Amino acid sequence: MSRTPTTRPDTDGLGGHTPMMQQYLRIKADFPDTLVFYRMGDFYELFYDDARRANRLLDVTLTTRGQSAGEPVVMAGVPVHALENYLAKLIRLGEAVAIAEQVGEVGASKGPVERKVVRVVTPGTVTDTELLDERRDTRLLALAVRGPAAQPVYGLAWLALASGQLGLTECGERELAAWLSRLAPAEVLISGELHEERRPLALRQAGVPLTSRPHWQFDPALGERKLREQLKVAHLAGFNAQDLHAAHAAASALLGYAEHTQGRALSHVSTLTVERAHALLELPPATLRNLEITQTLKGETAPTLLSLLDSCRTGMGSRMLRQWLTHPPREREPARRRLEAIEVLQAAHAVEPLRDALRQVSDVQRTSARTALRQVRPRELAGLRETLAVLPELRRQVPEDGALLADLHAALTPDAAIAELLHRAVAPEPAVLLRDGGVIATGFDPDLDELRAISSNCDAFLLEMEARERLRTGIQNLRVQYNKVHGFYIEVTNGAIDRVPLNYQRRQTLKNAERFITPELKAFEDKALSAQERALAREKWLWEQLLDALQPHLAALSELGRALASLDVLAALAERARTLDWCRPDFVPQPCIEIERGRHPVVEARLAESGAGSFIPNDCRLDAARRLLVITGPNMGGKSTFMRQVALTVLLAAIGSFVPASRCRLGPIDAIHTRIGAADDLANAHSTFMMEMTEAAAILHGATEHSLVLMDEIGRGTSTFDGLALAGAIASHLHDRNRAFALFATHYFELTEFPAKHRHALNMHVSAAESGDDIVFLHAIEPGPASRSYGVQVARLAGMPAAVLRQARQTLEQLEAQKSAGTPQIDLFATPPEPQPELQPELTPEPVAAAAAAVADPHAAAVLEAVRALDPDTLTPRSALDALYQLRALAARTPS
Ligand SMILES: Nc1ncnc2c1ncn2[C@@H]1O[C@H](COP(=O)(O)OP(=O)(O)OP(=O)(O)O)[C@@H](O)[C@H]1O
Repeated sequence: MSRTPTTRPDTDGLGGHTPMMQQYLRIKADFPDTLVFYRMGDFYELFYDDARRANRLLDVTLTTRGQSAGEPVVMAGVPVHALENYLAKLIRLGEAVAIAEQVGEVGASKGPVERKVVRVVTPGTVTDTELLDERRDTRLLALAVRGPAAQPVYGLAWLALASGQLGLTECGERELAAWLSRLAPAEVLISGELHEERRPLALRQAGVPLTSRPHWQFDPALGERKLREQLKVAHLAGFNAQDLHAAHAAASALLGYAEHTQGRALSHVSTLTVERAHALLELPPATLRNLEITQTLKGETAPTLLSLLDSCRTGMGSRMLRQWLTHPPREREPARRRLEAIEVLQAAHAVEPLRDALRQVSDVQRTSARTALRQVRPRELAGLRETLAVLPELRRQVPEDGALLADLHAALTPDAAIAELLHRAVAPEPAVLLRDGGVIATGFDPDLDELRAISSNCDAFLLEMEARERLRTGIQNLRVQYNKVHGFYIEVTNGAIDRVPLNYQRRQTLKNAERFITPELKAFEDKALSAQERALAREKWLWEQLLDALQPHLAALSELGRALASLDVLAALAERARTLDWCRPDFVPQPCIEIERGRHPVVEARLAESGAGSFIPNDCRLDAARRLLVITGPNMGGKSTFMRQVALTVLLAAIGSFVPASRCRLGPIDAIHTRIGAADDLANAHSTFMMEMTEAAAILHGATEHSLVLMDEIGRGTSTFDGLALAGAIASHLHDRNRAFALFATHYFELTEFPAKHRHALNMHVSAAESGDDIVFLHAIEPGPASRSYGVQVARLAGMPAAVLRQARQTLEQLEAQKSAGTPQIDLFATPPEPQPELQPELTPEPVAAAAAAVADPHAAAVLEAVRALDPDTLTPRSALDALYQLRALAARTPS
């Protein structure tokens, strides 16, 4: 999906073009891969290839505008007032737009008005409030590749421009997909030298708009310097980022591009987070997807774990909650601190008062970022002022108990100078746009006040002058007035004309009166007429001064934003815990997952909403001695729900949330792996089965004894025997080698034999009751294997035609009878044979010839005949062993 460069206009031979097209082509030459919106009065126009692309993407009409260099100028345009709508659409399509505004004075010089690209809007660098999702960060990511092709190291640097958060990490090929899904970037920068076929699979599958940047911009040394300059530090050791050379290379491209699109330095980016994969609970993309953490399997935003948890009062809180959910730490200390904070808030009855106060808080993070980028709107600064005003009340609601709350409490005391400045400078209810005026408060600047006074006190001035002139001239009906056409004047009726003083100059003669102007009135007129314009210009200037004055406070404001976001998330988690009746999990050093009366939070909420019944809680106990549960039971019985609820509980605990259970004890957990459902990846030519095996293979390679693994019906994507054989081998591998905590749901009854041969495995089943032909799901997880699978009954519930059900029942009976007649005694879970390195991968011509010769031999033919006569399906183990001895004896008679 890489942005394809448009045909570069020929800028060399500009001579033949009209002056305006020459100007356009010069601008376009600097933005060959970007749609250029060229301002012409009330429209932004696009020309040539850009116009054709806009026509395709935006459905705007394609026309021509005269000729230039002997060719018609192909053109399309969008009205200025609708810019945001078109930008939003293009950004969603992964396009970038350069906006070229008229910056010169109209008519100031010969030729077209001067125009300049004032900003470039790209999917990963949008900062406009209208184009951003309030509850979600928009991230730009740069990806650099270093090291040998066989074992590349990926450097990742990302930036949420609208809140100033910068991050770095490095990873290998295996973890790249997890990082991409965890960060969910809106745009990825890659080197122009990373050609399509050399791009990592994870990147190709991510479906993110890619933007190529020149290779030299991915330079580690340059990146390291840029980072130091950006963070204003002498070296990066303070951020633990000194040795990440691949990530430095990515940061070089990232910061360069972000500055290029904004046309200025990023003064709000003042801190850096270095993420290390081993510090986070591993959540592979399949896990994020299968557990429906931030989006449903259908790609919707609700119902998900996030949508259930997110009762945050601010966009900042929602964004941080998403961050917590996708970046759960492995370390238990951060979770402990958060859990403690939630308990303290609850005990102090501070949750609701705090959440009420948070309602009045504006998006401090985005306001400070937009202040740095000088895009902030007057009402955002007014919002910041209101926020600073409610801080004392908010702070009162935050108990200082516990390390985390004490830190957050302390962070709610920004420099009083900011509030004071905003209070003095910004009007109580400022206009939406600076260009409308009325943004700077009265009393902030005497010059502005005077200019405003002139235009608004016009009437008072005229009355005052009128009274004065009447007194001076003795003309009682003299009037001082104003109209739009003639401006200011003193009107004297014809009867009093002889008393007009000498300094009155005639301006206009009417039928019954004369109109005059005096030097004083002329001066006032000049002042008044231009006052409005000058007031506006003065306001703009003062606004810039205000933004300058705020710059030194931006780091403190971002810090305040982060503290408010954390409080919002903690208060939301406290509210959820209480409303949904969750409990505080305990962390213990010994490996275990013990959950009493656990529930699936999202299924439970859905059941409650729809009134379809109540959720049946279930226990789960895994520890060093019980590591693998083979879960059987009918379709629709609740196997998947149970497995997912265990995983969601582990995740919730890791982020420091209460959990949907009555009691929960957890040992260390390093990853949640899931292999659930069948998601075809046809776009990448992967069949369902291939996907299933790829994901299972990744789990077997990655899971450790501290990992939680969910395997839902592994092997069902292929033939029964293949599937069963693979499922058995996978379960053995998980049990013997990975030694992971595994929940293994299956419809293969043969696997209920597994625990008999594996001492750390147990059978569990979901219960169901039969009444006649019907089945009732009890959804309770109980020890032991399921007695049967009830597939036909479930099909009946699904409305399968009666004839089909009759036939299926009959076939089932036959199959079951056949099976009980003679079960092949195969050890599904036998230790795998050692690989035999000397085995030839293919038959070479010599052995083929030898085999052919062997068959020609009458003794060998007798052996073959005896083998053919065997029917393995009917052999008992004893008769199989006998047959083997007979074959051996027969073969011994064969001359070699
Ligand atoms: N503990 C429970 N309490 C109440 N309802 C439940 C419970 N568990 C599952 N359900 C309900 O049963 C439905 C089916 O559950 P689930 O998909 O987990 O079954 P399953 O055993 O995995 O089925 P299959 O084998 O067909 O995949 C759920 O959508 C939910 O509505």
